[in-house]
Amino acid sequence: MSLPLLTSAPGKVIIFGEHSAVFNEPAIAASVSSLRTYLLITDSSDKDAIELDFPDIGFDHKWYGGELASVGEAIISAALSKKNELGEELVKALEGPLSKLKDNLHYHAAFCFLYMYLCLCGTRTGVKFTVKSTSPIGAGLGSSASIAVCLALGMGKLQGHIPEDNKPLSEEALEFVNKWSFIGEKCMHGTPSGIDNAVATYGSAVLFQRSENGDTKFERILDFPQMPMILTDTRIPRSTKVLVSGVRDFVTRQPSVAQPILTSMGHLATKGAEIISKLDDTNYDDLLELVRVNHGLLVALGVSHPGLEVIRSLSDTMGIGATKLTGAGGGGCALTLINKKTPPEEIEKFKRSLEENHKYRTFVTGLGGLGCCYVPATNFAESLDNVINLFHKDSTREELDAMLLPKNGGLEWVY
Ligand SMILES: Nc1ncnc2c1ncn2[C@@H]1O[C@H](COP(=O)(O)OP(=O)(O)O)[C@@H](O)[C@H]1O
Ligand SMILES: C[C@@](O)(CCOP(=O)(O)O)CC(=O)O
Ligand SMILES: [Mg+2]
Repeated sequence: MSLPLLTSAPGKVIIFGEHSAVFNEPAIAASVSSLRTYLLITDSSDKDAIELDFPDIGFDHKWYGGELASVGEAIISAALSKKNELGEELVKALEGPLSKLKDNLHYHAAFCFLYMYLCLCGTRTGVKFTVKSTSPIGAGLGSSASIAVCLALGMGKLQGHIPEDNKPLSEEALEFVNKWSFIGEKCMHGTPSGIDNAVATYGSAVLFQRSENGDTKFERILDFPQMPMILTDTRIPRSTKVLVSGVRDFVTRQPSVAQPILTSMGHLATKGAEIISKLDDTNYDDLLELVRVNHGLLVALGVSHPGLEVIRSLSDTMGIGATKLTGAGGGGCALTLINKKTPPEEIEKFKRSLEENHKYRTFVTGLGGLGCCYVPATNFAESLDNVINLFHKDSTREELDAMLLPKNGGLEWVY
């Protein structure tokens, strides 16, 4: 496909079932269509290089064809023949090209990129990938899945795996993106459930369940109700990979204790989906109750953090609503589902207290909405220079939203 090419995918909020989703229990997540990742693919000025520029994490890098010469066709074919798994030989062959990257964030972003690139674009050089995100990174809102979705769609289009036309994304195209972004998530944190990449691919909301053999089934919830909710980012850094493996370790050591917790979380998600499907004033408090219980079970799994308990405790003390951590926990974000009777001034007081006393960041955001989408070269018209400039400087979230946010900025997105 001719360049430049721009792709985008949303972040997500897990309403019920983080962690238990990894153990094949049902879970519900909704996309946060205004917190998005954007990938711009352009020709590189260096024809022999594959170039990355990830300014959000302070990482740029070039690989030359020779550095990747150890990755032969047989290794790539073996990786391509795997279903839902990484090719072990390819993982091993990438150790060399990745060996200089000591920062964990850089390492995993580059591992995900290179694994997907070699599988989907082979030995092609002379391309540059620049990524900007308006979503907090590593905070539980699924930035890893949204970058993986942007890469899968971008590489799929670039190399013609997804037809090189400017038509809306077909079901096959979305399946391709979902499948490859799951592989990207695997590079990022080992054993993802697949819920985050499903929501980032398809948008709206999903009731999701993974099965033992790694296949997934999900129901798209297109008319997800808007619920009054505050997202709070503690800004406490954490790693999904570490938290997920901590839970696995707990489940392995204490199966008779851990398994009922996971099962209960699954029941909770199923019950939650039932309530959400007919949400009204008569059952709204039941939903709040489930949020409270889900957080308690996540605490029992060991994935909360004193910084998250500050939010939960303040919302309980002020009677604002029910709070649970969202995403992998250990820091990052919590969601507070607001009690319908809470007066607006109390909500403001709650947010102010978290921001001023704890230096947290709060977001009020709508749920559901657009999944992945792209702008082909022909749709940039006279905005091309402005878009390229936006990726080449320290752009603010407002600047990115103003130009890039689908259905908001001036660009003609295809989805
Ligand atoms: N805008 C971005 N630029 C570069 N890397 C990113 C970006 N967004 C996400 N990532 C990658 O995703 C990782 C964060 O994923 P994770 O720990 O799962 O947290 P979350 O998915 O909740 O944001 C980062 O370490 C980085 O490798
Ligand atoms: C903990 C988990 O349920 C969600 C992780 O979300 P995040 O990367 O913290 O945004 C893992 C998964 O489902 O893959
Ligand atoms: Mg993630």
